[in-house]
This record gives sequence, structure tokens and C-alpha cells, in this order.
Amino acid sequence: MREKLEEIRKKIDEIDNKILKLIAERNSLAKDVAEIKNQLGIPINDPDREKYIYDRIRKLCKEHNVDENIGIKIFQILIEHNKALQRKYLEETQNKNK
Ligand SMILES: O=C(O)C(=O)C[C@]1(C(=O)O)C=C[C@@H](O)C=C1
Repeated sequence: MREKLEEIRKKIDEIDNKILKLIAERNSLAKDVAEIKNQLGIPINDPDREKYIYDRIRKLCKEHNVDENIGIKIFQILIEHNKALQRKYLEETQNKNK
């Protein structure tokens, strides 16, 4: 029984590694998006795009049998963090050019 638990926990750790790598990969795109939006003169916040993402996540949650509320909460955190990273990046680059 204990061994089985250890085996499952190993699998959970491996999944957590993958999730974290993917979060880092998603976060790493913030700079590029911020740069392009800045050059286009459009705001960081894009409610239409967010609606598209949340609709897609709801659909994916249904397909994969994941609780929708959990899926949406996770993506709200990721998107809010992405916006914070974009703001931080633009602030830093603007300070550099002062
Ligand atoms: O796609 C964009 O325009 C982004 O800035 C990325 C992102 C996201 O994290 O997915 C972040 C902020 C926007 O409001 C919409 C989506």
C-alpha cells in the first residue's frame, strides 16, 4: 500500500514538473506580446481575447472532464499574471529609455 502511494506521488511530481514548465513557457511570451502591443499602441488588456480563451477553456474542461470552475480559476490566475508581467516589462523598458 505504502509503495503504491509512493508510486502515485512520483507520477504527481512528474506532472507538476510538466505543469510548471508550461507555466514558465506561457509566462515567457508576455514580453513579446507586450512589445508588439506597445508598438501597435494597443492596450495590454484585451477582453475579447480573454472571452475567447475562457470559452475555449470551458469547452476543453467538458471534453477532459475537468471541473469548469477550477479550469477557469487557473486561467484567470495565469492571465492576470501575464498582464502583470507585461506591465512590469513595459515599465522596465520605459525606465531604461528615460
Ligand atoms: O493575447 C493577448 O493579447 C495577451 O496579452 C495575452 C493574454 C493571456 O494571458 O492570454 C493576456 C492579456 C489579454 O487581456 C489577453 C490575453
